[in-house]
Amino acid sequence: ASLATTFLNHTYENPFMNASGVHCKDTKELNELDNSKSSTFITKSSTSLKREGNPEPRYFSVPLGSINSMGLPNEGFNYYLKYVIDRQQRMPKGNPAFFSVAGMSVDENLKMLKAVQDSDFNGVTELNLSCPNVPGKPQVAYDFDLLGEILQKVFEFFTKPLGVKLPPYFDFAHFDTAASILNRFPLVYVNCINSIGNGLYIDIEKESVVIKPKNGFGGLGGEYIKPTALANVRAFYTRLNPSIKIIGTGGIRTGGDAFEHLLCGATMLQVGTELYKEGVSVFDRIERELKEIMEKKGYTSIEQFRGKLRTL
Ligand SMILES: C=Cc1c(C(=O)O)[nH]c(=O)[nH]c1=O
Repeated sequence: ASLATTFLNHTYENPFMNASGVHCKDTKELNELDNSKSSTFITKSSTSLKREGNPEPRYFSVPLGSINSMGLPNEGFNYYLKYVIDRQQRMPKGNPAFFSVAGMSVDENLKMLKAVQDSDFNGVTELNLSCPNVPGKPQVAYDFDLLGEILQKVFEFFTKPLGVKLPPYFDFAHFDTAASILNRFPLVYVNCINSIGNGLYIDIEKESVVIKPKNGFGGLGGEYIKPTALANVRAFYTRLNPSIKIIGTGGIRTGGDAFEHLLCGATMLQVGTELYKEGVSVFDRIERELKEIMEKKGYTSIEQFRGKLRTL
């Protein structure tokens, strides 16, 4: 069985990569990803300037997943742009990398995207519209007027491949409205989903929360969020123009979880919480497990079942 995945006219050896924010903050982590069985990588969402982020503890692994309120700690836009351009020069034949931006304002996003547009970067850019952990900053993707406004302004000048990272939606009216806005723009993908915002995890022994920021409220990842992630992948797969692909993120811990995301219509698959727990060897394991499932079912390629989720 082949896991070969063609995305934006490039064929990756498999659909797997990291989720932005996990194992992608600095050169060491990015190099390790690039040398792993991950087919490519995405950088930590950047702001114009370096940010320390929220006070620690701000990420906590729990039995069924993770909770985080990192607060967008990152080395700053120029650090990541330098990394991906240096890599292009080092490895001209390397798989195209993904670059994530998460400005604190429309203007900051436009400024970073203009810099990407004017740079030699030849990979894919992800506009993160769903960071749930910057106090006082409501998520752009939950403000439909703002969502349309920012994409309108971006596509006045941005001509390189652009995807957006979306938060989970929980209502068919929201799927419909979000999709009708997104379909107006030449996006190359939507990435569903970011963490489920503002959950609360309690340590019963200590009778306490487990992360410091926001009195313990944080974005949920891992097994907790797979059903919501699958629903969002499927909802947008069935609503968006076929030219807008879906990246599936959320609750991918095994080859079976990956299979389910592909069945819902995902093209690339991102791993966050499980990558944080296991390290980059998670990609070897999940790839092997997905191949085993495909072989047991008699599939030789992903195209044979992508998007073919049955209903009753
Ligand atoms: C970019 C900020 C994000 C963060 C963060 O830096 O707090 N955590 C998430 O789960 N998702 C995000 O999009």
